[in-house]
Amino acid sequence: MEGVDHLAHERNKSEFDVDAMKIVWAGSPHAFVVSDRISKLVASDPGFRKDNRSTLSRKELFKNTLRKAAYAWKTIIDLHLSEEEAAKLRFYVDEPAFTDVHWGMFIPAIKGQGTEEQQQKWLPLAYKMQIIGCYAQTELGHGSNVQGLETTATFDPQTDEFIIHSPTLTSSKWWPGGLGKVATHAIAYALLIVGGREQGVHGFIVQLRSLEDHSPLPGMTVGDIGMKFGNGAYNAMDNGVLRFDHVRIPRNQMLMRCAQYTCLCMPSDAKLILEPCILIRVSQVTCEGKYKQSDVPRQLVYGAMLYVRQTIVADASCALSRAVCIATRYSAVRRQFGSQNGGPETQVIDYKTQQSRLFPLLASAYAFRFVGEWLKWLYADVTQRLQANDFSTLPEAHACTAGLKSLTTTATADGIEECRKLCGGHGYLCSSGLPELFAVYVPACTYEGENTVLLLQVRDMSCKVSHEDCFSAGVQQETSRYNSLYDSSRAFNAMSLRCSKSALLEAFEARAARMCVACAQNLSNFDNPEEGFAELSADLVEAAVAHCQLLVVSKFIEKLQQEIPGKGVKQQLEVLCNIYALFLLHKHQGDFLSTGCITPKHAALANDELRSLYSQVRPNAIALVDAFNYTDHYLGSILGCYDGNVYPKLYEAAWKDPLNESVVPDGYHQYIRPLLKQEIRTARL
Ligand SMILES: Cc1cc2nc3c(=O)[nH]c(=O)nc-3n(C[C@H](O)[C@H](O)[C@H](O)COP(=O)(O)OP(=O)(O)OC[C@H]3O[C@@H](n4cnc5c(N)ncnc54)[C@H](O)[C@@H]3O)c2cc1C
Repeated sequence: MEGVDHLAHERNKSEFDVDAMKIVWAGSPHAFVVSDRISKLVASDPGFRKDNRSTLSRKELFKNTLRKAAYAWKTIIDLHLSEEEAAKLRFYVDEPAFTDVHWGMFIPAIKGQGTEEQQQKWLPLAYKMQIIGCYAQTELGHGSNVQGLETTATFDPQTDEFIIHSPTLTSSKWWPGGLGKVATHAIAYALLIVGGREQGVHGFIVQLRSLEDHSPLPGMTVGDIGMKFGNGAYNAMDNGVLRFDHVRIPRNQMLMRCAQYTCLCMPSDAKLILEPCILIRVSQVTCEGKYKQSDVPRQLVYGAMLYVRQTIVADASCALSRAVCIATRYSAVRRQFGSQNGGPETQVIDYKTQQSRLFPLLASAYAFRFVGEWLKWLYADVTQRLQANDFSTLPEAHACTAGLKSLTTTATADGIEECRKLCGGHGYLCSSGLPELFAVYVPACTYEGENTVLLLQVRDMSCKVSHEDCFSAGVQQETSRYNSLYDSSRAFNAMSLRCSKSALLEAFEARAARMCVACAQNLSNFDNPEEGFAELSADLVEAAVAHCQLLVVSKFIEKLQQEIPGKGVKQQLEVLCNIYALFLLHKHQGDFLSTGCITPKHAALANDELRSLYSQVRPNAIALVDAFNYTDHYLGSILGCYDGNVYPKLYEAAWKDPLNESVVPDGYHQYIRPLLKQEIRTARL
């Protein structure tokens, strides 16, 4: 029944203007138009086919990725796509590749840390892809602790060169994407040694491979680190290993930006995998071998991290919405139990248990979208301030982005797995799209700052200030305003919690404040603060999570205070905002109750309210996921296909599996027949 929309009855139930919601989701009418056009362009081009990815061998997958990357680049050139359109095209091609690292890490690192001469020399080559770059920071023995990196860069004044060396096995660079097989150049991070003195970790531009025949240059031992989690997924990326044996590079290849070049602009699609690199330095070494501390304020390095992490938060909303779209459409198609008088069984989306697992994820996808928008604004604001030498908001912006990166990626990884379970057995099939989505997404919890390590940074910042005077000093921004609530005992009345956003917000503020202040009080019992931080770190991380959840709730509420056109759109968003907040309140009611922010009666009411909100979402659920405007190509899921025609497609796909190429399997004569014929003793195994 080609062309029949099996979800039409669901779409007809919706109570709001889906097209208007599509624009809210995209961020603006312009963003919608670009995204819509490019996603359809990719979906309709067989060159970007991806449905066979999970059955390819590693080598086939990798070669296919190389082909797609080249084809995407050709398309970008042929169609004269703008930077924004090119970024969207790479996004919708939807395959991890060396290009992510080239555009998202290598180029931004040169822009952020290179001198004007370095930028003039390297960026045009990189923009045309005459060189391909990677970002080589992590080592076999050292990831989160950047200060512990062992690779050395020793200045030789005789030749005006640095000698890059990997002195130990554990100093081997390990993980950089694109390094294994493709990159011709790396930004390699190494401990700078000048005149016998160690000067901290710095970045260096190092050529890895010949531009003629791609063979590694002398002194480089380089390769791929091997298969990673899942089928397809991140195996399309050549994460690599690299050892340097006294490799010499000219002095002018150390990244030595000074203050007049403070460009923080980044491409719009960077998917970065940096470290919490506040310990990386940008300095100068003169030809006489003098080390000069850079006049670039150290905080500027935060600026680049802000950019990267705000894109990761935006990516979280994409990945979660994609999983939710699949699980929601399939939940409307799937029927189990409840048949009356031979009628159809119940759609699983109508079960309250299914709703209570699915709808909070739907609400989270929207919540992360809006907090991502806010982070984008925050980044632009910080960049503007930096240009005027105003660093006042940088530490707080750093804490917010670090914390939100951690919160949203953890919730998204868990959410994708929950969506897989929501799809029952079929969710476990690769053709559901969910296993690969999970496998591709889950390292976001580790790269660009391991999530717990990041929360520890948020904790360090928030509790240090809290310890001093309850956040009042230095951090006067709205995000921390809630700490002043600490002493105010708020007696919410039951109705206010139910109906008012401000009451909900106050509950989150009071919870975060109380958890933070409780930590600060416990810390004051330690003579040595460092010992206190170490001992209480698990509590401190929980307080950081509470702070970040408050941020998400408050940004959702702020979004609702804006003008939002379109019939019923705002009402739907209000329902989702309430679900997001009340679900968290229900889930963490221990925190809320133990800090006295709500009473047990409130907690019970929140639960009642959630049930009623789920009923309000139910008729709109399919339209709310349609608003993401994902093509079937991008979703890559039979369970999530737009027309809901799941079963015939699943059936057809099964027959396309390579195992079904022959009826009698390869191996029958060697291994199955001897078993059946009781000839196993004489079989050649
Ligand atoms: C898919 C993928 C792509 C990557 N791409 C790149 C790349 O392009 N370039 C690059 O340079 N790197 C890359 N990396 C490496 C990545 O950045 C690191 O893996 C990441 O920073 C985490 O560091 P780690 O592996 O040392 O983890 P570890 O820090 O060893 O973490 C192990 C455990 O220790 C805990 N832990 C660590 N420190 C503390 C602490 N102080 N207190 C409490 N607990 C702690 C962590 O929470 C975690 O549970 C990539 C990694 C992956 C998975």
